[in-house]
Amino acid sequence: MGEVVGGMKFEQKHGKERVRVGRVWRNQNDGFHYFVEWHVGISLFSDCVAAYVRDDNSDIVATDTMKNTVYVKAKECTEQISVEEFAIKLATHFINFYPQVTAAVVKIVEKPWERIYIDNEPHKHGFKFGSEKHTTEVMIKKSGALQVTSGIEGLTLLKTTKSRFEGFIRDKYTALPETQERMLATEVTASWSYPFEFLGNVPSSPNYFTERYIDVKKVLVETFFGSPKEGVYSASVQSTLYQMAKAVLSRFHDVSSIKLQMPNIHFLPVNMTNKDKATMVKFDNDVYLPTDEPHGSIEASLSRFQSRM
Ligand SMILES: O=c1[nH]c(=O)c2[nH]c(=O)[nH]c2[nH]1
Repeated sequence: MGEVVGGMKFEQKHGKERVRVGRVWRNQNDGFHYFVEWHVGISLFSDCVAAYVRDDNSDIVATDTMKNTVYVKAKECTEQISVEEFAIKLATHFINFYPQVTAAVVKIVEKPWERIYIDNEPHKHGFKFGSEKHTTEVMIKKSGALQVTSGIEGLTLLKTTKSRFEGFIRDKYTALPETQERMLATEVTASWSYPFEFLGNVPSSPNYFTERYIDVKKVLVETFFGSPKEGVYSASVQSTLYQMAKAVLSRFHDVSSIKLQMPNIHFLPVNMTNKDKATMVKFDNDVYLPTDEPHGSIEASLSRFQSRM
């Protein structure tokens, strides 16, 4: 998308970040309310070179206009839609409405509002803030070419055993002992892509993306932990990450690729001696010092060779 300006390569885009919108849908039949809060980021690609080099703004869609469009489109959604469908709707609008726009990228983070239960009964209009967030990124080009990804942010997982880390390089800088017993904790960020190349290929079922999000999350979590009684051994964060990515691709044929970022959140063994070198606390896989930083950073992506269906 670069252009030659003054004999040099020039690339540009503009958009609006962190546009916040909340949307309620009220079911008239059963009285249940449905609520989402979306944080939207928009980037438009268009030939706006004149604005940069000739003070000519005539090809600019104002970022304020982009922000307003989020609220107009939210209002138009009279039926509940998934965050992915909303991103597709917005990106499609920018592509179709403005001849100048050659590509639109819409990223949305859905805040984790969950229905509240009182005495196991779902509340009709009460919500509490949960933890992990559902994300999406949609790109549409003027040609109609489409890329959709869904994702998860902030899925924090911990298991208290069945994790080891051995056989790594040992040299004069190495202090970490090999271990066959440790905690494993991480905050999973995942994003996966779908094979739909054009709008017409996107499944029309209204629950398609929401169900896929729930199912992928379930497979990631189950693969991390293993069965409730037995669990599963982890040889490293790397190994567990790969198992999780592989499980998603083998389970869901409509997922073309998945990227996982899994920081290793360290829980350090606590051993303490007093000033006379007498033991106060001897670590026996029981008392830990939780830490935020530094943390290991481990990420990988796994893709099918033929990612398009
Ligand atoms: O699972 C792990 N992977 C690493 O790469 C690593 N490095 C480290 O110090 N501890 C761990 N644990």
